[in-house]
Amino acid sequence: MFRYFQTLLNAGQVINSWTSKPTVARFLTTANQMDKPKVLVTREDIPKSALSILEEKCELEVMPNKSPISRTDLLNKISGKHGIFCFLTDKIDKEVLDQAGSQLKVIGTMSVGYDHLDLNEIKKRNITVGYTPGVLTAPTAELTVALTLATTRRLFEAHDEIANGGWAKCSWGPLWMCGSGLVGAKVGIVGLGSIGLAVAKRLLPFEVAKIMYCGRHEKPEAAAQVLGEYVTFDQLLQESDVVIIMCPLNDTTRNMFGPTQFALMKPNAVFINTSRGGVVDQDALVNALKTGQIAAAGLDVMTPEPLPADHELTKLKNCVLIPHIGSATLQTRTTMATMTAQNIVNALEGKPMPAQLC
Ligand SMILES: O=C(O)C(=O)CO
Repeated sequence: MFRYFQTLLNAGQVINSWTSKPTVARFLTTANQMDKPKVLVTREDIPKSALSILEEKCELEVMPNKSPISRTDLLNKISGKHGIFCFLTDKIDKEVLDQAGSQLKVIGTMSVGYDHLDLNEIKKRNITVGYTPGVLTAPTAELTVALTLATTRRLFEAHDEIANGGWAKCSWGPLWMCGSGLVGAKVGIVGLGSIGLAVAKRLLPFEVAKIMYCGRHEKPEAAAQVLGEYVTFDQLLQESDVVIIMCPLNDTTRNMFGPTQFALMKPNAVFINTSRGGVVDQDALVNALKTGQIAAAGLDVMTPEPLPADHELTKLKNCVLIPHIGSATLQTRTTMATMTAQNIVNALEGKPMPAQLC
């Protein structure tokens, strides 16, 4: 309820400062007669359904590129806009906000993560932010389980053995391509938020022995659904056969996995990350994989993204890499895009957003 009123309050601010009119009602009458608000969409390959929502209410500038907007274009094109439809590949920081001008009222990011947005600077300017929580929980959890299976059962490596002649050489070997599997595994989830919980629920039917989790505070209701045990970070590292990173990237989680943490993990441990690459000191991870400090890693996220094709991680057989596709189902991405468009339109119209971050 509080959030609803807060949204309305913010929306009121949006309206008043954008139109310089004292009341919402006055604004709505005036808006019909005024030019539409200007919105920048930073890349063109978004679903038509999202564009239609925006087109109806806004004057759009859609960047004609399928790759991320360049920094120079972002700085140029944001100037004078009332809203921006952006992605996790677009860094919205002080420089961009200064360049945008004081009329910028809403940022809609087509993501649940928001580490690319400088929220302190955004809040200083009373800019409203919309994001896409909830709608990508299931597909991201599904992908995390797929990556966990691919890593614990060495699927990519096994696939390569066919093309590189490994299979032909050994035929079927009693110990060839053996992985660890999930039956009886102790799984440690770092961050039992909605996606972490969805992963835990999906792992239970694989007959894992135990789910442990750590985080800023205990989550008894979520944990009860998966018989999860709240443990310290160190205990989770020391006891888990599979460690799954499910926490957001922020100042407290940046580089939380470094040499000390990998040294605490078991030599048979498998490390899975579908959150953000920045949570991990990647050099320390490479070292842990090379020296056998841990058995394997499965990563959907890395630093930087895209990871250079010749990066050391790509050369390690015990590392499964996929290119940040956690939420990549057509249905999910379409829902994320329409939600982002609706967030923007609602903020500009002074209505509550489907999902307001701040
Ligand atoms: O929405 C996000 O934050 C993502 O990482 C998409 O997969």
